[in-house]
Amino acid sequence: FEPFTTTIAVGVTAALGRTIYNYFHESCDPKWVQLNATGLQADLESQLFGQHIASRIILKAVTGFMNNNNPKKPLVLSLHGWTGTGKNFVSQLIADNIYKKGMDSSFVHIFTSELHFPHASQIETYKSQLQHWIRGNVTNCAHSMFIFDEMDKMHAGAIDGINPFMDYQYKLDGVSYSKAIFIFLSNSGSTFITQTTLDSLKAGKEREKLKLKDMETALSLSTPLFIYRGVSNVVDYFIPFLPLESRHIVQCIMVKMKNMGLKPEHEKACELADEIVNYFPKDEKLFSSPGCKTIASRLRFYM
Ligand SMILES: Nc1ncnc2c1ncn2[C@@H]1O[C@H](COP(=O)(O)OP(=O)(O)OP(=O)(O)O)[C@@H](O)[C@H]1O
Repeated sequence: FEPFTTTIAVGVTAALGRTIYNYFHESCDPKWVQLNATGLQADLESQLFGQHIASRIILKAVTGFMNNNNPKKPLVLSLHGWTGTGKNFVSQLIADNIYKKGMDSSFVHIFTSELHFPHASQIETYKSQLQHWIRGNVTNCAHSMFIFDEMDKMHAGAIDGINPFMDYQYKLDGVSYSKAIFIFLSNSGSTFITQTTLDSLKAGKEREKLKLKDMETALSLSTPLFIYRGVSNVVDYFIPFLPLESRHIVQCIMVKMKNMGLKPEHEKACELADEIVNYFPKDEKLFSSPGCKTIASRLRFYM
């Protein structure tokens, strides 16, 4: 080949290689990171059971935030509620509708207090690692998402590591964090949420009539560490996850039956909801103790 043809051939091959690489390799551009608001709404409506408050607020918060090209601060959501009520699940629905690779995206990061920050004596190390990690990831992709599970078991020092990133600021050491999303998950406040739901049902009020304002203030006060470390001030929404009733467990069972390749039968699901799940409080027996968690493994045992 003459030099001119060779140069063109090499150039074309390199460009093609780059295109193929970009096509398969996740990057921070809108092809990989973009909110599908209709998808999020549809998923929340069809897959998340019994959480009308969370569903509405999350859709509003995430859509408003992602549609704003110039947010003044990161989106900070604090999800509270009894075990198995959908806090992790909803985080997954959010990730699925922002990142093409969902929870497998390299821009979604999950921390679990007892797993990632187990030793109180190492808090200073965790704090500095966490800060480096967040800074590195946000530099890499502004729309990074950080999920902190078991927030109620988090050490104060680790919280101090994240706190500066969540406030209103133009830039911190040259990096802007205002497009990042922070989601905290915790069981704190669940006693209050349960009691409020119970009182309301006993008073003959429909569950769906419960509003965020019935619980928000109490939730903002439910994590003493948040108050002490000033985190409450940077949380945009405290979101209650209501305890699930047997009709929601029936819905979860139907989904799991389908996932297991079985024909979802409503009557059978109702029987199982009675048989495989315990309900509380002791007298009323209204709410599922495990929520919808462990339903799949219990079903496997019973079917
Ligand atoms: N409200 C719900 N609607 C539909 N499915 C649900 C709901 N809540 C829980 N599930 C199902 O149960 C599984 C476990 O729930 P999830 O992990 O979201 O609970 P959690 O609230 O995060 O609990 P924990 O506080 O113990 O971490 C989910 O993956 C989902 O399949």
